[in-house]
Amino acid sequence: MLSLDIELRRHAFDLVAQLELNGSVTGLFGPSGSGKSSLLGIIAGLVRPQRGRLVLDGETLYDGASGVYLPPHRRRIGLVFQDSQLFPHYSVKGNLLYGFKQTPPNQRRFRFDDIVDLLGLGPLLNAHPRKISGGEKQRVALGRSLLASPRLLLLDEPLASLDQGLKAQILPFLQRIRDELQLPMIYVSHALSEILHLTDQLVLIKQGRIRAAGALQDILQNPQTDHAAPLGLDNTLPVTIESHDVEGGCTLARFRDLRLALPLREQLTIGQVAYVSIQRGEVALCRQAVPGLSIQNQVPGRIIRIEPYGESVAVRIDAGAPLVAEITPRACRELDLKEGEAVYCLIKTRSFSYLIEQTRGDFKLSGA
Ligand SMILES: Nc1ncnc2c1ncn2[C@@H]1O[C@H](COP(=O)(O)OP(=O)(O)OP(=O)(O)O)[C@@H](O)[C@H]1O
Repeated sequence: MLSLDIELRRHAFDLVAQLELNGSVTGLFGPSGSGKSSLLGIIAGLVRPQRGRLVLDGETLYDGASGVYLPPHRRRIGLVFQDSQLFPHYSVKGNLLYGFKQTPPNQRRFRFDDIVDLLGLGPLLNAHPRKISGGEKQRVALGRSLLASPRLLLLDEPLASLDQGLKAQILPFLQRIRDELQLPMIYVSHALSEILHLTDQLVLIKQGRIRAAGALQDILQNPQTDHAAPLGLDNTLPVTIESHDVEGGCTLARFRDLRLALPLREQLTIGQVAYVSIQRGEVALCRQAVPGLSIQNQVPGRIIRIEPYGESVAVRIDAGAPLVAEITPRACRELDLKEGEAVYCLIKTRSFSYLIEQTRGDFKLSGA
């Protein structure tokens, strides 16, 4: 259990955060510059806040009032960055042994061979870091961190420097760490689809403030707050799968009062929650339902707000779920759209993408 209540002040940025995290995987999600790395740095002991308190598993790591400040090497917190930061003059084995040897035997949580097996590092042990791929380097970095026996693992965009193919190769290893080692992790990314492969427990951060914490589904469904828009989660919906129309080539799902036809995914079980998203520009607006149209989703709603959005106009609609359509000012003028008016949202089945997809063990990441 991590309990944090801190204040960090910098010249043009301040971070004020209160958090209670239990011992599972938490995704820390937010736009660039929102303070994600700073928060991890504070937890790891690399960044010292001006005020506050940080307690991990009952041990006080930092307490501004009483002057307690445990240095990073005594916190037993692992940190893996975007670039693996391996020691170039050590072999893979040398890198792995580095943290292992520094940990007293009675504090070691994992056996060397078990971590090598878990991360598939056996064939690489004698290789040098400059001779292995980016994905392999990240696996070694993970192994080195794990072998130092952390009680919490912080992952700061560990896949950001990898291409889609390599990301997909690493994700199953992260899932194995989650499932087999049961090590609490905080996973930072600004790619929600990546986080969702590991957890739906999120902390949303923006401009140095925690905006929401909890299950993504609860965050998106909370009608009292609109966290989706400021965090770029517009049109991200946690839908419940209702049926598969195999002949019709679509999966039918529901979110609150909204019923949707989505691309067919027979592997999704009925009743399961899946996250889907639609780009704003893929939502067309119409005054009436249109008969004889191939577009499967014609969703009635009411316009909540019309606002400028770059060269376009963003129209926010309550359609049983919050939806945003991006249309041209000309279309807005010609339809004579006004706040409070009824409108239909037309969305093609194929315009929906699933935020994570898992097919036959291959992982695909959507762009969200
Ligand atoms: N060492 C530093 N000294 C002063 N300001 C810093 C320092 N490191 C980061 N900042 C500033 O603090 C703010 C938060 O940065 P931080 O790196 O924590 O954000 P982030 O959410 O991790 O961003 P990204 O996703 O781009 O990595 C930014 O405005 C950044 O410019």
